[in-house]
Parts: sequence; C-alpha cells; structure tokens
Amino acid sequence: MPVGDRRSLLPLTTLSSLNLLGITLRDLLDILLVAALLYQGYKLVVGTRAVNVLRGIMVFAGVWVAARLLGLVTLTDLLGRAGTVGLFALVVLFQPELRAALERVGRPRGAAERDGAALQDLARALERLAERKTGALVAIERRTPLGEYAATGVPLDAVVSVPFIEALFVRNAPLHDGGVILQGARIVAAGCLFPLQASDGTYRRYGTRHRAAIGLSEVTDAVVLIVSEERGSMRIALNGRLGPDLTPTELREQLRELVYEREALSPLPAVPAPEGRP
Ligand SMILES: Nc1ncnc2c1ncn2[C@@H]1O[C@H](COP(=O)(O)OP(=O)(O)OP(=O)(O)O)[C@@H](O)[C@H]1O
Repeated sequence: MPVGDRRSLLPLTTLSSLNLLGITLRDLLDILLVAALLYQGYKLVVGTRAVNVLRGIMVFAGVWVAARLLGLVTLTDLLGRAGTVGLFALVVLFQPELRAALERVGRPRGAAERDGAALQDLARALERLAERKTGALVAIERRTPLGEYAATGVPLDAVVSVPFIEALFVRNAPLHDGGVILQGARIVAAGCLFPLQASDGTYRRYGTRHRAAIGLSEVTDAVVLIVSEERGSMRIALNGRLGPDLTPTELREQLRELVYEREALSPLPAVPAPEGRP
C-alpha cells in the first residue's frame, strides 16, 4: 500500500498530532473555528452602532499591546483595569443589541417564510395607499433595535395584514400621524416619532415625513418606506439616503433583497441629488 493511502487510514487523533511546520491539524481546526466565530460575530454587528464601538475597542487593544511590548508597566496596568470595567459597561450599553442578536440566532424555522409573506402584504398595502394618495411611513427593523423609537408611539402586537396597515394610515385615524414599526412579521408600534434628518441642504426641500424617514435611516440600519401624500409615490430611505420612486414590482424586489434576504445589507444604488419637492 502506498504511503499516502496508509496515511489516509490513520484516525484523526493520530493525524492531529502530526506536526507540519509546527502546526498540527488540531491547531488548524482551532483557527478555522475561531475564524468562523469571528465572522459570525462580525455579521451580527455589521450595520449596527456596535461597529464603531468595535473599532474603538480594537484601537484600545492595539495601544494596550504596544504598551505591553514596550514594557510600559503603569500604562499596561491602567489599560488592563479599564478594559475589565469597560467589558461590563459594554454589556449594559449594548443590552438591546445583544438580545436582538441572540434572538436572531435562536429564530425558529419558518419565521423567515412568515416574514416574507408579511412583506408581500406590506407592499400591497403601501401600493393601495399610494393609489389613493394617503401618506404613510413604515420602518422595518433589521439589526439595529428600534425599541427607543417604538417607545415614542403606541405599542401594538399585530400581524401584518393589508387592511390593518391601510386602516392605520387612513386620514384622521387616531394613529395615522407618525411612523409604524415592524419587527419581523409583526407591527410593534404606530404613531412613532422618528428623528428628523438634519437639514444639510441635500434634503432641505423635502417635507417632514421624508426627512423623518431619512433621519431614522441615518442613525439605524432600518429600511424605511414612505408613501407621499402629495405625489402618491413610494420610496425607500436607507443608510441616510432617499431612493427613487418605486413601481410596485420594484418595491417588492427591494423589500425581498433588503429585508427577506437578510444577509444582503447592500446599500441602495446611488440616489441622484433631488431637484425640487418629492
Ligand atoms: N418626526 C416625525 N416622525 C414620524 N412622522 C413624522 C415626523 N414628522 C412628521 N411626520 C409625519 O409626516 C406628516 C407630515 O408630512 P409632510 O407633508 O410635512 O411631509 P412630506 O415629506 O412633504 O410628505 P408628503 O409627500 O406625504 O406630503 C405628519 O402628518 C406626520 O404623520
């Protein structure tokens, strides 16, 4: 039997102790698992405010390592102690994000399908509102929890349905003012106040509904949908930018891409600078 064949019959435990360039199979497995864990961790925080904090932590860790290498005992000790306290502070600060991330990990099978059906209903409801020129504002939560904005409105726990969304925005309905917030397939709040986009010139000519949508999309990774009362058009605000008018088919496609296929966190295509009122 050739040597190669004989080697392939060796059990993993024996192979793991083989030492190639000082790296064993066990080391490789260890590195691969840590890399996979780090990648999954990165996917959980990308697009949330935690990314900036993560960068800060890396700078902090870099300074600590440099201080250690240079033998700066007092600085190393000080940073080490601050790091320990900081870890606890981070858990408290990012408690909503951590909870949302763990919920995503433990999401039951079938939830994604339910969300997909809810998005279809949402798109249909917005089309109908646009046809009748009834203004609407809907934020769909992705990775950044929208709890603090939901708290500014009336809490709900309702299944997304075409008539219910239409009823929420009907003129003079008690909750028609402000925005609706969706988490998965459920409407969690209505009549919510979103932060207005700071008037930096680009969106100065837009009314408050559009600026509230852009404002929320600046500070979170939510997909924010707007139906204009004035023009009966449908648009999406994402990453602090307002997208172009969408046809019903385009709206469905965008929702599928941005929300249903959750991994696709790509920004909207570049939006041309607005010329005049929406
Ligand atoms: N901060 C806010 N958060 C959520 N909704 C808001 C906020 N400010 C205003 N709105 C909503 O926007 C409505 C006013 O829209 P306005 O006409 O000023 O905006 P617009 O961008 O011109 O939209 P439209 O094209 O529909 O007229 C309010 O009745 C309210 O429902």
